[in-house]
Amino acid sequence: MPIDVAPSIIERIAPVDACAGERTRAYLDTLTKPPGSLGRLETLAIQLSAITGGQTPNVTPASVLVFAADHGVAEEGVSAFPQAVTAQMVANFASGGAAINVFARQIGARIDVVDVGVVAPLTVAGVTHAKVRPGTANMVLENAMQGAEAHAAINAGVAAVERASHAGARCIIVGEMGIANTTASSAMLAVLTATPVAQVVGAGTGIDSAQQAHKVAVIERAIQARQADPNDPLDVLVKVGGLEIAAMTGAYLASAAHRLPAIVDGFIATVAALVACRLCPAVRGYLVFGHRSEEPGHATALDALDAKPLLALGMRLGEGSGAALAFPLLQAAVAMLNEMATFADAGVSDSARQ
Ligand SMILES: Cc1cc2ncn([C@H]3O[C@H](COP(=O)(O)O)[C@@H](O)[C@H]3O)c2cc1C
Ligand SMILES: O=C(O)c1cccnc1
Repeated sequence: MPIDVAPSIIERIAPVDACAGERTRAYLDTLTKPPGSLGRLETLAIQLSAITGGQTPNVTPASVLVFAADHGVAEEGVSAFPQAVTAQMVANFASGGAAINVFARQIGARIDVVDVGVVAPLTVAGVTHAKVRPGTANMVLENAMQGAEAHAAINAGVAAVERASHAGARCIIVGEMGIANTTASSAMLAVLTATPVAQVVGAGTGIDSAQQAHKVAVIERAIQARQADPNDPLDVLVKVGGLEIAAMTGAYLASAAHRLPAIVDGFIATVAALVACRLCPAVRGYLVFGHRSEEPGHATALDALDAKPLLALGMRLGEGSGAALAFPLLQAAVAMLNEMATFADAGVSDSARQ
């Protein structure tokens, strides 16, 4: 399904600056520590230099973007919670009481909560209105959305990054809220990676094993009925995806276009990131993976992107929570690079280099 999605944003994405990364790799070995001894922090510093194209990258402040939308497939009984919780949680984000609000405050990040497709009309202050349609259609019965709607949702994600960048953000954290979105993400991932549905489906908000078997059957029926083209990520998004997942895809594309590191959260976020990387492989260099979710499909999605998350805290929430918790590690990588003394400056003998 050829859809003219955000062509201008994809044209603006350049690969990360590998030469800047290599210069940082060499510089790290001049700092007062055994070579390589700061492990993943060193790899992060190299990646952040390659992203920003300079040897003194800065990631502060971060900006958190939470995209919210509903899913028609919720009517199949695939979540432990009712659809109304999506809108209720959006109100909670707006008043500052959700987990992501707490973690965003801890890292000094602003939050932009964007309604791209919540069923209920939302009139609360503190929510950006970009509603494409009130929820997707039930993917078992019809395509989740139209091509033009996927385009509009992707562009809502692009616009949110552009607002954040304009406001001075140096790092983007992308989260989501949408009851039944582990169902949409599982369907997308099964199609995109040709993985059996039962292997990627998990408990989501906490369904039991009988309900999980039902969730697998619902997704298998949807995949069979929709026949999305696994080589066309937009077709997958349109047929079995979600509006907030499309917006997240747009946010990763725009982060790369603006040369901003984006921290990927859990399962749903990683599926959206996979779509962005399939649309434009150069996006991959701009992504840092925050944490490993307990949702079983996350391992499949991470493998598809050859990604190793920074944290593994047994979390399975979404909202951008695991990505926000990883942000201080990016700050530590940058501080290490920018503030540590070299062997020469500190007068420390560099015997390994004699
Ligand atoms: C109170 C509450 C807060 C949440 N915050 C994130 N999610 C997470 O759970 C949902 C996905 O799980 P499923 O596919 O099983 O519905 C998404 O909204 C996700 O962000 C929440 C879920 C609930 C109930
Ligand atoms: O990993 C996630 O993003 C996730 C897992 C379960 C429920 N909601 C989100």
